[in-house]
Formats: sequence, C-alpha cells, structure tokens
Amino acid sequence: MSHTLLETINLTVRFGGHVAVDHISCPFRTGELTAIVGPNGAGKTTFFNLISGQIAASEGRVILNDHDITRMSAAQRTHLGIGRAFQLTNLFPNLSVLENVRLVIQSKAGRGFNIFSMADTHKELTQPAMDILTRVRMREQADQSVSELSHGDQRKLEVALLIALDPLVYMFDEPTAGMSVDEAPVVLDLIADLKARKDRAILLVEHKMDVIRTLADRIIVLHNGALAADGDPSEVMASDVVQEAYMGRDLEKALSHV
Ligand SMILES: Nc1ncnc2c1ncn2[C@@H]1O[C@H](COP(=O)(O)OP(=O)(O)OP(=O)(O)O)[C@@H](O)[C@H]1O
Repeated sequence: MSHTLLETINLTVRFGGHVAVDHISCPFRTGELTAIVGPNGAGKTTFFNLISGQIAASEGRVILNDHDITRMSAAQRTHLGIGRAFQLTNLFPNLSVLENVRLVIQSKAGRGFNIFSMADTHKELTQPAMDILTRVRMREQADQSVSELSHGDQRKLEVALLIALDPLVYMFDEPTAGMSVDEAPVVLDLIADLKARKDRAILLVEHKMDVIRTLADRIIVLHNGALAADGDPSEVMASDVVQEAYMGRDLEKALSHV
C-alpha cells in the first residue's frame, strides 16, 4: 500500500523581502510520480533546492520517512534517501563512465567513497555497474571519460548514477532536456520502471507536456512560490486556479510553448 515518504510542511524561503517558496505543505507518496509545474519564476527549482538541501528554509519543515531533515546538509539527505540527479553530475569528470557508476554503488554499499580503493579488488561492483549502463544504453561508452561525453550522454549518466544510488525519493529536473529523440525515450522508460516498483516517490520538474502526460500520476502547480493546485492531472489542467496561474492561458498550451 502506498504511504507518505516525503512531506513538506509550511516550507518557506525568503530572499530579502521576496518569498520564493511560500508555506508549501505537500505529501509525496510511494509509487506516485508528481509533476511540478508552474510559470517561469514560480519557485519550482527553489522548492527542489529546499527539499534536497541546497538552500536552507526560512520557515517550515521537510520530513523524510518520519525523520525531520530540515536542518540537515545535502550530503546527509542523500545518505538518508533523497536523490537528485544534478547533485551527481560530473562527480569525477576525468574518470570513466563505468568508474563513476561503480563509485556510487560502492558508496551505497557502505564502503565509503574512495577512488583509491577502486582497482581490481572491487570487481564485484563492475557487473552491477555494467547492468545499469546497459539499462541506459551506455555500455559502449563505459570506458570513456565523463568529460568526453555528449550532452545527451551526460544527462543519461546522471540518471544512471541516480539509479545506482537508488534513493527513496527520486528528484528529476527536466531529465530529457537537450536529449535527442532517440535518447529521451530511454530515460522516460527508466522513470516509468521506477514508478512501477511502487516503493519509491518520484518528483519531476517538467515543462514538456507529452512527458507529463505519459508519466504523471499527479500534478502540483506552483504560482508566485505558493501551491496553486494539486491533484489528478486531468482535473488540475482544467481547474480555474491553473488557468489563472497561467494568466488565462490553457495549461497544456502554456507548457508546450515553454
Ligand atoms: N538565490 C536567490 N536569491 C534571490 N532570489 C532568488 C534566488 N533563487 C531564486 N530566486 C527567485 O525566486 C523566484 C523563484 O525562482 P525559481 O528559479 O525557483 O523559479 P522556477 O519556477 O524554477 O523558474 P524556471 O521555470 O524559470 O526555472 C524567482 O523570482 C527567482 O528570481
């Protein structure tokens, strides 16, 4: 049965006099993919930053699995199960793709995050790392250094590293941005697989309507930092509050033009 993994309670941040995230109270449940949408400047990235610990809240709380993580660092939150794709980007740009994935598996297995202990002693980490690279169709790039990868492959590697970390809460920020039409479905299928597991919560900041339509179980709409709507995708898209948030424009049309 689904249960609340992550919850924000009155989560707020002020930058000077500007309230960028304004008392957002919102639960995120297992097996549920929540798309977070809103006009430019609505507070989506800032809301993500507050959850993953990149910035500190002015007010309110973040609860993960009944633990109050509000005052924890981003690294502590990662350890407890908050996984955000961009935190892992270019972890070690001069190491190979395979080594980067192995390092995340190694740290997850509680062996610390030590590049000097990689060598051959950890051959048993190679197979799971190669399995993940196969899932993101990057097996052939395993020996390439991360810095040599195309933009699309770097984005796919971010997803691979997140899968290697296997957090309780997956946070994706426009995961297919800049990807080719061949690459994007690979990533969307992987996100759909994560959803099908039913034991993780997935948060997705996304502008592309086709991605939202394919994956979202729920949409929350932010407007001027506040939660303007929350619910079933079809209901949210038709709601008055959303039409207003997008200044009278249809949500679907507004998002597809971003
Ligand atoms: N560090 C900061 N200092 C001051 N203001 C900030 C800071 N970070 C964000 N803001 C402001 O907070 C508001 C919300 O910004 P945010 O980037 O979260 O919006 P967004 O919904 O992610 O927008 P976009 O879709 O354009 O990425 C904006 O007005 C932005 O200028």
